[in-house]
Formats: sequence, structure tokens, C-alpha cells
Amino acid sequence: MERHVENNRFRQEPVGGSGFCTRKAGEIGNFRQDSLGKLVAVGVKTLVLQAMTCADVTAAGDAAVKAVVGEERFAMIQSAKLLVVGAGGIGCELLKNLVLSGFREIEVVDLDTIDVSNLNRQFLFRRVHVDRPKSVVAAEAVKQFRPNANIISHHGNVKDPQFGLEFIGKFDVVVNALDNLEARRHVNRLCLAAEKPLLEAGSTGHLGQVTVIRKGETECFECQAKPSQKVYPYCTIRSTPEKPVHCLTWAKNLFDLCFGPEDESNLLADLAAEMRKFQAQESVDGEDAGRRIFAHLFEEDIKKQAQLEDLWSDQRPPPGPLCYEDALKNTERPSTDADKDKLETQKVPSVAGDAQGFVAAVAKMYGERRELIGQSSFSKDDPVAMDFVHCAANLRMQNYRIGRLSRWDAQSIAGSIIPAVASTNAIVAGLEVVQLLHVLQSVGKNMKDSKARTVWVRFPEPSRKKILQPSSLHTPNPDCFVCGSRTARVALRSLEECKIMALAKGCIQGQLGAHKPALYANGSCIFDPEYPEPGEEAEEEGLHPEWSLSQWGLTSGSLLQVEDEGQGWSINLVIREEPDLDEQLYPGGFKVSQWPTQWWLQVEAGAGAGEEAAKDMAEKKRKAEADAAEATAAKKAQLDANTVALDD
Ligand SMILES: Nc1ncnc2c1ncn2[C@@H]1O[C@H](COP(=O)(O)OP(=O)(O)OP(=O)(O)O)[C@@H](O)[C@H]1O
Ligand SMILES: [Zn+2]
Repeated sequence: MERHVENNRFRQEPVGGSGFCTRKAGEIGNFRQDSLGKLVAVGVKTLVLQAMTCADVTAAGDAAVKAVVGEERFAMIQSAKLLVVGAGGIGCELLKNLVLSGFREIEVVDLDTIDVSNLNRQFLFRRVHVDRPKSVVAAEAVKQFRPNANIISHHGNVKDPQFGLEFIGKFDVVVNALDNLEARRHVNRLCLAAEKPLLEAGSTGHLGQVTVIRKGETECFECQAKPSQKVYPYCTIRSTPEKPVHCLTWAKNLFDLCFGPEDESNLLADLAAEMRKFQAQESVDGEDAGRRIFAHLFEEDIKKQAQLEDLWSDQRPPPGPLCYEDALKNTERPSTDADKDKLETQKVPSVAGDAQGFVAAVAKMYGERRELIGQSSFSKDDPVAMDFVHCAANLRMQNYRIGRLSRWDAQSIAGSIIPAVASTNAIVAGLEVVQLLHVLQSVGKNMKDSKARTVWVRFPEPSRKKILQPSSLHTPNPDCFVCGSRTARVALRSLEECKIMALAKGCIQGQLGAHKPALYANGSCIFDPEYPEPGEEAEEEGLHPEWSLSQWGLTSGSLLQVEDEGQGWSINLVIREEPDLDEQLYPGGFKVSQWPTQWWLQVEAGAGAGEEAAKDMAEKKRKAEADAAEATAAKKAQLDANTVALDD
């Protein structure tokens, strides 16, 4: 039995009540909460599900669809050019629905290959397809339903440059079936820049959502802040873990620290120099490095932590160091009666197993993965990374007397996994097609006058016994830094200490979702994504990624322009030094907020200076925005000039 999971968490649930429009009889919201099976059977009047009953190919299918939607809509369906992003749980259902609904011009992008764990819910795939690209197999499969459909597949990351503005510009509508925030943010920005409508969808267990985004008319994907990942206080992770999740967070940071690019926002960045020592030699022996890292982290560092008397009490005893040889002797596995029905990965290993597993994972990184050292980052789907994190977290749990975990449980927690439900994906994909029809019919009209809605799938706690809940589309948030004011504030602890590369990576990429941002101050480029690390080439270009913000002449209140050409997105940043920025809440050293004018003024005025200060700030802000607009225009003119020169 394989584990089948997905992590499609994407949006907070609505607060309920206001904002939800009432359902009309016969529309998609007319379901009752009897069961999910009944849900699919009862009240289904949608085009999608009607078309799905027609398993047979081409003409008969087309005739059935035409009979349901009428000639005019059918012509619209047949000519619409669609881009589907993602061919996983929702994407497979979506592609099948689209071709059975008569759509013929479809391109699909997916970066992944088929894993055996996908087969229980991604019904276009079979065991023989394992390891083949999802986009290619999905396109082949749905073409069998409708051989007259023109389906083009792309095996690649939608963030790659070939899927930029020009590519997106070819389509009438983009339909997302993704599972992660970064890719969604990226496609959102591309669609805004290319002025193409976007259908956004996601599911988490029994919850799902579909919504419509059209520039200037509806909220974009980033108009509302997304629930951010839970942040644990730095000292809990670094010194006083109490729960397995604290140790797993530590281990994920450790993996990135050991095998990823330099990152000052890593919670264990203070260990970087020591870890680099283990990697310093040209031909590091992986096993040896593993044992030395083991001794450093689980024995020596723990001894030091145990000596910090202030941290420990009777309720919280100091951690116990673990030496490698002793760990190898501890071969007993904690087992229960229930264990006999479990898979091996569902059982907790012995401490010896964890110690050997840790060293083996390090050895693999230095063996078959050697050329990826310095470029890797933790993924729950990467077996070597997951082995490393599971064993490292368990060894730390042993240090701190916290109950260790099976690999299964470690993977669930480390990947924030909520099991995928195939029915939810099917419902969400069906709703996407319904909304797609509304969007196509709204071309040239105001979105407000269309039937397009955000629709929530809520189970097992539906609102007023309705599992499907439509709500009106919201107008854009004027303060949104992506589609609205385009100005954000970043507070940082120290301009003196913060390097420009840390700002670009930790804050502008990590928190603001930029893909490859270039940073400008006073019209000059101070960070170029082509030269993200210090080196001779960067220096030749007059760039110094390792310089601090004060070395670049920035002061509290300075204005920066961020340009992300790949995303067709730009933003103005006002930076502000806040030495008291809470270290626990903002371990990366940055706090980002949008530019809600009133709030800014209140904070500044509230700091004591009264109305005068408020006026002063308003004037400063006006000037800052004018400067920003001017600088952006100057940069654009410069870019245009460059383009002409190159073309010549
Ligand atoms: N940046 C991206 N570019 C292209 N495709 C992407 C990108 N990010 C995610 N995807 C694709 O989106 C799909 C999402 O599908 P789904 O949520 O079912 O995830 P999964 O990877 O198939 O399942 P699981 O994560 O549970 O193993 C995946 O096929 C994934 O490869
Ligand atoms: Zn927005």
C-alpha cells in the first residue's frame, strides 16, 4: 500500500455570513450534505458531469455537449485556447472534464513525473506510466477520449522563462491545478501582466475552492494575505524543543544548511561555518562526514546546550548527549501490538537505525548527489532528504527525550501533509469548468454582471447543510502590492548587518514571492539575479551581493524598486530600520507590510509627533511614490533603449 497525499492548502476559509450569495434552484450550489457519493449523484445539472457520462469518443460526445449548451456556446468552447497548469490530482480530472466538454485547444504544463503514489487518484495514469512526465501522459490519455482535440504537453516548471508573458499571451484563459503557493503566485502575476483571466483552484482533504481572477475587476491571488506557515520561536528550535515538530523544523533547516545555497535566514545559520568545515576537503568521504556531523550535532553541541543552566529546570531537564558508538548499541525498537499490521515505514526505528540512517543519508548526498551539494533544498518527496530529516529529527528527539517518530509520521509532519481526497479533486475540477464557461461568456462584459463566483467545497462541516457554497467575487484590494498600490514596507532589524543578497532572497523572493528580482536604488541596479553570489563576475558588473544595505548607502526610509521581468511584475519598497524587531516572531529579520496609508500614518503619528508628523509623513509618502514612479519610468526607458540596441 502506498501513501497518497497532497498539500494543496491554499486559502483561508471565508469567515462566513456576508459576502455569500444565495443559491438558485438547479445551480451547482444545490447539493445536500448526505454523503460525498450522493453529492456527485444528486443535483448534478452541470455540463461537466453530464459530459462525463459520455465515455465514448468524438462525434457522439460533441453532439451530446452541443445539445446541452447550444450551438453558440459550443462554438465558443471549441475555439477557446486554454492553458492548464498542473496535471496532478485536480489537473487530471480537469483535463478529462475539458475534453469531454468539447474544449479542443489545450496546452498543459507540469514539472513532475508520475510516482506510484499518484495512481490512486490521478486516474489518467497507470502503473506502466510510472516515471514518465505527467503532462505528456495526461495529454495522451485525454486524447484517447477525444482524438480531435489538439493537446500540447510541456514537461517543465511554469516558472521557467519559456512560459513567460509571450507564452501566456497565446491563451484565452489560464486554468490552475497547482499545489503550492510559489507557483500560484507566479502564475497570478503572469496573468495580471498579460491581462489574461485565471481560474484558481485548490483542495485540502475534504475542503476545496475555485475562484476567478481578472485584472482590475476581481481580487487577485495575493489581494488577501495567505495564512503563513506556523513560525516557531527561534530558541525553541535552536535550544529547547518540546515536540517532534520542533525537531523536524530543526532538521529541515539543517538539511538546507548542509546541502543548500548560503542562506542567512536559515534558523541554524550560526552553525554554517562549522558545517562548512566538514565539507571543506575536495574529496569528502560521505560516511566520515556523516559521523563527524553526528558527533558535532548530537554529542558536542548538546553538551554545550546542557551547560546553559538558565534554560533548564526540574520541569525541563537538560538534554542528554549521544555518542555514535553508543547509539549503534541501542538496537531496540519501541513496538506495540498494533505494530504487526503496520508497514515498515509506519514503525518507529531503533536509535541505532536512526544513527545509521543519518550517516547513510549524508553519504548518499556526498556520493550520488555530490554535484547537487550547495543547490539542494528539502522536499518531502525526495527520499534522501526525507531520510536525512527523519533520522536527524529522531536523534534530536532522543537528545531531548521526546518520543521518536516513524518515517511515515515524520513525512506527514515535515511535509504538512493532509491526505488528498479524490472526490474533492473531482468536484473542484468540475467547478473549474463551470466557472470557465462563465468567464468565457463574460468576455467584453463586466465580471460583476457574469455568473462567475468563488465556490467553496466544505465538508464535513458545511454551512447551512450546503457542501458547495458560492460567494460573489470581491473587487481588488487597493493596497495589494501585486495588483494594487504596488508599494510595500519592509522593516528590518539592522541596515548595517543585512546583506543585499539576504534581502533579495529571504524577503523579496521568500516573502514577497518574486521569482528573479532585480533591485534598484536611485536608478542604479544594486542586485542582479544573474549575479546572486559574490564573485569576480559580479564585481566586474559593479555588484556586491555581500554588501550590507548601509554599504549601498540605504538609510531608514529609503526607497527601492524591485523588478521581476520573468513575472512582468514590479514593486516599490520602503525600507525602515527597526532595531527592536521581535527576533522570535521574525527570525529572518524582516517584517513585510503592504502600504495601507492610514495605518502607516497612525503608527508614525502615534509615535508622539501628532498631526504635524502625520502631514509630514503624508508628504514623504507622496514624494516617495512620485520618485518611485519616476525611477520605474526611467528604468523602463533604459530597458526599452537596450532592447532596441540589441535588436539592431
Ligand atoms: N511550478 C510548477 N510548474 C509546473 N507544475 C507544477 C509546479 N508546481 C507544481 N506543479 C504540479 O502541480 C501538480 C499538483 O498536483 P497534486 O496536488 O495532485 O500534487 P502531486 O505532486 O501529484 O501529489 P503529492 O504532492 O501528494 O505527491 C503536480 O503534478 C505538480 O507537479
Ligand atoms: Zn491583488
